Amino acid sequence: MTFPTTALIPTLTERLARARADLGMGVPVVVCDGDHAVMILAAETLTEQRLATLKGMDPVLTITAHRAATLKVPAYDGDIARVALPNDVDLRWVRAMADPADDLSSPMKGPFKPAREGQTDVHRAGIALTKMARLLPACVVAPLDDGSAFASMHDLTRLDAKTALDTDLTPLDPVISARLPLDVSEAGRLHIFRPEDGAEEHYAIEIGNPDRAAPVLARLHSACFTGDVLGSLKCDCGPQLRGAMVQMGSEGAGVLLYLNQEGRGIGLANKMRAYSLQNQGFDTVEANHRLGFADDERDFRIGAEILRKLGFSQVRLLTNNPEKIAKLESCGLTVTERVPLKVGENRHNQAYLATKAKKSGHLL
Ligand SMILES: Nc1nc2c(ncn2[C@@H]2O[C@H](COP(=O)(O)OP(=O)(O)OP(=O)(O)O)[C@@H](O)[C@H]2O)c(=O)[nH]1
Ligand SMILES: [Zn+2]
Repeated sequence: MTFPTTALIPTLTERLARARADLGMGVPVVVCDGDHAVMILAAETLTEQRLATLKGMDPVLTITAHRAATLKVPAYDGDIARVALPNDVDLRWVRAMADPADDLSSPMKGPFKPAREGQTDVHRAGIALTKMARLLPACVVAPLDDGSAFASMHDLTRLDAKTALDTDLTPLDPVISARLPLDVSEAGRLHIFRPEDGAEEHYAIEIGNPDRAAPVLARLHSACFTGDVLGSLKCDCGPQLRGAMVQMGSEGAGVLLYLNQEGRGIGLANKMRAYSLQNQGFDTVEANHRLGFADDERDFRIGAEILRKLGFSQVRLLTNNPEKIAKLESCGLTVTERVPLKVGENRHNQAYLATKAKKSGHLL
């Protein structure tokens, strides 16, 4: 029997997963938008050798408008800014532009040469890919004459900017679920969901046997390695996780989604960079911005999709974050009640919780 070999060719989603992994390792990726093609390298994983190959190619550094504001670079493209690499560029310059760690001790000095002509979606795609790879959101971009030829000659992954900028939710597939007796309830069950783009898996912990026709006590918990596992006092995540599970156990039913969106979606390494900036006096939102991120990079549609896949359409949501309620409702779920979850305040996280209330609209 013969099979059509086209089935072996990676799909758009699979190419995207490859591109994300390549950038994480420092391997360049070719991004096309119609006839326009560029080579993209993540600033964080760039090496001296690869930077040297860019000389004479007219490369620019693309950063987000948030990072540009810190560096006082004009963001002519709105959400992103492009800066020409200086002729004598070295790795230290690229890293310091991308990483705010030394902004205070040795500020980057201009004049910067901002770029403003040409297509911008390939640059946006580069930023989107670095974020997906949980790297600093900054990339070096060099124009190419023939993207296809360059990619095949150098064995590089090539993808359309559109694929990286697609905002549709990647389908999530249930992988397995099994009984898991827990201290809060012996009737526990853990479900694993896997996104088709090879990104992080997400988990649902079902407690008891919740009635699918009635509102279920639910929590969308975002991963916090430091709070959930290490007992960090810098946030309230650990006590919130525990408190939600205890409440579900005592009510006899509930569902807790453990979404692997560490650090409000920026990844653990970037969250630690944010903590390091907080040690320099910036608050949690300012730290995200200086790194080049939005306040919150999470995608709560994932939570809505998992709830739906588990058969739930109405929830009593354990949260202090009105954004979670709004996002679930915009995805078609009914939030019948907000159940406050105020636990774990201590002297180390008071300022963090106050910032969330003041700047992110968290309810007290
Ligand atoms: N970027 C960043 N992330 C943080 C910081 N402190 C905690 N986090 C992350 O923030 C997220 C908190 O998750 P949740 O507790 O589910 O969300 P929340 O928005 O506080 O909403 P509720 O707890 O439901 O009220 C986790 O992913 C943590 O890892 C920080 O200073 N910076
Ligand atoms: Zn936390």
